[in-house]
Amino acid sequence: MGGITPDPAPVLGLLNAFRSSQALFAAVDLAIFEILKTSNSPLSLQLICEGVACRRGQRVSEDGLDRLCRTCVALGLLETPSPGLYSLTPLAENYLVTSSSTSLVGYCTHSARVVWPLFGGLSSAVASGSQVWQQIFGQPGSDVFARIYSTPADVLRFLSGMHSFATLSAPSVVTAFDLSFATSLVDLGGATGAIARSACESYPGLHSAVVVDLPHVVADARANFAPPPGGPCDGRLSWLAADFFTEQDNQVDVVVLSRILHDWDLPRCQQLLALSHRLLRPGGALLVAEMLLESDRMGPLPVLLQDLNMLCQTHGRERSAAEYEELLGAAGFVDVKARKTGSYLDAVLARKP
Ligand SMILES: C[S@@+](CC[C@H](N)C(=O)[O-])C[C@H]1O[C@@H](n2cnc3c(N)ncnc32)[C@H](O)[C@@H]1O
Repeated sequence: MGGITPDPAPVLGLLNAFRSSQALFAAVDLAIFEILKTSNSPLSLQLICEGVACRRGQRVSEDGLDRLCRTCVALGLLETPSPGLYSLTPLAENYLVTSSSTSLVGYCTHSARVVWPLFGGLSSAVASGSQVWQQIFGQPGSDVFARIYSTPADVLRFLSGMHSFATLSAPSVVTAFDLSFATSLVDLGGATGAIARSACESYPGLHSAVVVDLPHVVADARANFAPPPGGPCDGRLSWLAADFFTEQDNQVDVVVLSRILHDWDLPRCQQLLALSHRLLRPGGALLVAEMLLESDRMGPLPVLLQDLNMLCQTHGRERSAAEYEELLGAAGFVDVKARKTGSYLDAVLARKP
């Protein structure tokens, strides 16, 4: 632009990128998308304003909402079917309302309340090589999940976030490799059961898929995320409240670790892999679902950004296929294969000899 070389646009774009995220978070927080969804027809600014005021129990500025709604149009989240009226774009209809099966509202809310503040401490996290919960939220302690699950509302918000993201990737993850040999599966730290559910839907021969998670998570998952009765998962999908760092008794064909290894430091990962190995019958398989770094670890950008997210929040990290191969090989697994799924989570499969 203006003959300046190199063009500063990429730097200015990066500098402003957070403004777009915050516009999205504010529109979700003010329930603008929910209000338009409920009305089922385009609404004037004044009616949106009344809807927001009603939900918040206090007046809101029409000028402020006008600015935000016009910005949402420019971001492709709202459209104006006729002058002065707003409606949802297909993007918002699919991903930004809670009633959609592919809703990302929980992930938006978790990002706004937790990830965004933690990223504010990124330079400290980089300098210390460690998470910044205490610095940002004043929460001491070493277990990331004790911090994430501070209140019942926090549990539900985090689970909604995990569920929306896992649901988008689950069909690609469970079909990245042929698991039709399996009749039993355990998903360690499986939260809402998105992956286990997808496995039941993809493999009719899978008789039992057990989701292991912390007691309060299991209670919430059963209450809010269990598939409706009468569906293909009926009698096959269940939850077990347990600490996944303790020994599980029975032997299964497949153990799933989806977005678990990236949360923990190396000794904890080794412990989880040893437990998974013992949980598998000989010939069984471990399915790891994570974002994979390229072999030179220079990309892709979303995985590098997720790695920084792990740095700010956890004691874990993102890895390349070769790094998983080494980690799983050291835990006694063989035939380690990694697949880019083209979705938001990739898959690594390894066999217990
Ligand atoms: C990043 S989430 C991943 C959830 C799910 N696997 C997915 O991919 O959507 C990590 C999960 O590990 C669970 N978790 C953490 N510590 C645990 C423990 N000690 N025992 C069992 N589950 C645990 C959390 O409650 C959470 O559901």
